[in-house]
Amino acid sequence: MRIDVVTIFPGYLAPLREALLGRAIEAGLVEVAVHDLRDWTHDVHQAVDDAPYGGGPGMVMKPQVWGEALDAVLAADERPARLVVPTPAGRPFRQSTAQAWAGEQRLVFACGRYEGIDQRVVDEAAARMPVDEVSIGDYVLVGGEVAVLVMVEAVARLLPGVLGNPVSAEQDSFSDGLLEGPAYTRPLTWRGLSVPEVLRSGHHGAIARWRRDRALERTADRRPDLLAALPADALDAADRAF
Ligand SMILES: Nc1cc(-c2ccc3cc[nH]c3c2)n[nH]1
Repeated sequence: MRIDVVTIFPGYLAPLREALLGRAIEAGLVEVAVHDLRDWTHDVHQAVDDAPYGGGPGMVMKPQVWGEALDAVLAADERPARLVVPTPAGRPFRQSTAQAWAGEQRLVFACGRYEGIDQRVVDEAAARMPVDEVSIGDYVLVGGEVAVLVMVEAVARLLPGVLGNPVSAEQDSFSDGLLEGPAYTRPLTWRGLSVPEVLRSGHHGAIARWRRDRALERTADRRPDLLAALPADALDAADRAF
């Protein structure tokens, strides 16, 4: 997969080169290119924004600059791409979104700032490629860069070879519709708190049952909406007894 990010703050995307994802890039498991939107300005001030039609606070990002930038970035590789535009007004980005995007050959992320990007940029792009306007949560950031860091990490970890232990991608929170339960490691007792007995019993069936019960308990407590959204056959009799 190739990932391109267009932003006026390229430095914000530096964390993509760190740790697990950085190693995946070095290993060639994923390609990441970050582009400075101002490279496609032609005026001395490198203007990327202008006042909004209809008035109102703040500024809107200019369509001409974005159009030239996306044309150039898309032309740099022949692989078909999906354009992703983070926005508080977007459809929710979920684990299922990350799983769907993990199958793409190419993702191009457009990071807005100010009050966002002129809508015609999205509308014009949507005539020639798939475009997703997505939100990573119901809170307002100052720009799209942090949202892109979140989404790139969520997608890249699903790519073959990126995670040392690929099974964990399937046992993620949300992959079975439930939150993950609590996890423990050594020491057996820490500050007077001990690890639940069942986890040291060696009885794999009892351990699996305990973990499922803790996941159900946590999901019911913290995210009853996820429980309500589970398909009818997702809970077996033992789950229901819990
Ligand atoms: N989920 C979420 C996305 C954003 C976001 C995304 C892009 C821009 C551009 C200017 N402000 C922005 C905020 N906030 N919260």
